[in-house]
Amino acid sequence: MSIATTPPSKLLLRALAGETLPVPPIWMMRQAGRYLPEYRATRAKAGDFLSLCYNPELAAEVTLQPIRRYGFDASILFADILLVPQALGLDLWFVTGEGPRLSPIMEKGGVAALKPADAIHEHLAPVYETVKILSRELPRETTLIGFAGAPWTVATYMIAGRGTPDQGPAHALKDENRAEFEALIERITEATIEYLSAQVAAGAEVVKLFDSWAGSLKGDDLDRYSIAPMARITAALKARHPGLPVIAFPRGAGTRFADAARAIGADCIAIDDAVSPEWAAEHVQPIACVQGNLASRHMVTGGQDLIDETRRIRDALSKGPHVFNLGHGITPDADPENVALMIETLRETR
Ligand SMILES: Cc1c2[nH]c(c1CCC(=O)O)Cc1[nH]c(c(CCC(=O)O)c1C)Cc1[nH]c(c(CCC(=O)O)c1C)Cc1[nH]c(c(C)c1CCC(=O)O)C2
Repeated sequence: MSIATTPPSKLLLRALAGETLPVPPIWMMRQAGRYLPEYRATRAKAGDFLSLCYNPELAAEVTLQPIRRYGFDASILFADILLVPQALGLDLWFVTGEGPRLSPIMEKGGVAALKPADAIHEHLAPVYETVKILSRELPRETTLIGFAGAPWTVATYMIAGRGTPDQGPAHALKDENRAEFEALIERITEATIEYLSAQVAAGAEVVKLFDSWAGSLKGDDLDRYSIAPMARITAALKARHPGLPVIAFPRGAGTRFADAARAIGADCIAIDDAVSPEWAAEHVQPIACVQGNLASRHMVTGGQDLIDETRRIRDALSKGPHVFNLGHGITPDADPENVALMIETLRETR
């Protein structure tokens, strides 16, 4: 007897399964964020950013806010990529107006002093609880995306203890103590498989890997430390959760987005705004669904440029599977009205 398989009905899942849709599904990186007054109010109630991440009721509330306001096709779990280093044993805090701070790993005894990958779950249990709440409360047409940072990007913060313009400290460790660096990439890779697998068990329907600093890895280093770990995570997750769609975002990969699409085995490659949608349609879309790539500044500036650029991206990628998104996160100075204008423009033919 054969088991009937129903094709996915949610728009995001259909695009990730390779379907070309008349209007692409829409969501935005950082859609729950400081540009929204309701986010700022809930964050104030939580006290600070990390308390919000670890409060399942309030984290679910901010995740739902942009869905209520705009009816996006997908919702991304509210959390942060730096919760994993914290779960592995590093201290983490945020300095207002500056960004994240961690205790640099080499001042904390190196990889040997980190917890094993399977010891992260107790610390991250509130995140899994947020996912459970969301899978109950989201509208039935909205897809729930879980996420994690990719190993290289997470490693850059663990090594430097903060964000850095050129990821210098991480490159230095890679060049000066390759064994330690590779052990770190390995530990983060294992922890990420554990973490994302638990998010899927709790109800995440898609997972996304953010390699925000992939662009600073050149040549073989991009293959070894960005693409290969993301390929390993993708394969492990698909083995544990057959049919799970994966989105990979090797930000800054440039013309190597095509190699990344071939080698990672993800269902979708998210592109930034440094490549044109026409280039992505020709070189990436034949291999995987493409997500992107409106420049975030249009959410600040709006007007006819926003309309024109939204249409250009939609049209350039209209002959294959496409998920409409920004090239990077929406910024705190964005105007919520411009988000509405973008969505209206995309759905005008519906
Ligand atoms: C590098 C990185 C981080 N976090 C993340 C990345 C990779 C993606 C990227 O490149 O943007 C990913 C992230 N961070 C956040 C999410 C939630 C989901 C989403 O809405 O996209 C996701 C997917 C919430 C957040 N993470 C953060 C905020 C702003 C915090 C606040 O409310 O003050 C949000 C909504 C804070 C954060 N978290 C991080 C930094 C550098 C900062 C400070 C920068 C800033 O202030 O915008 C680390």
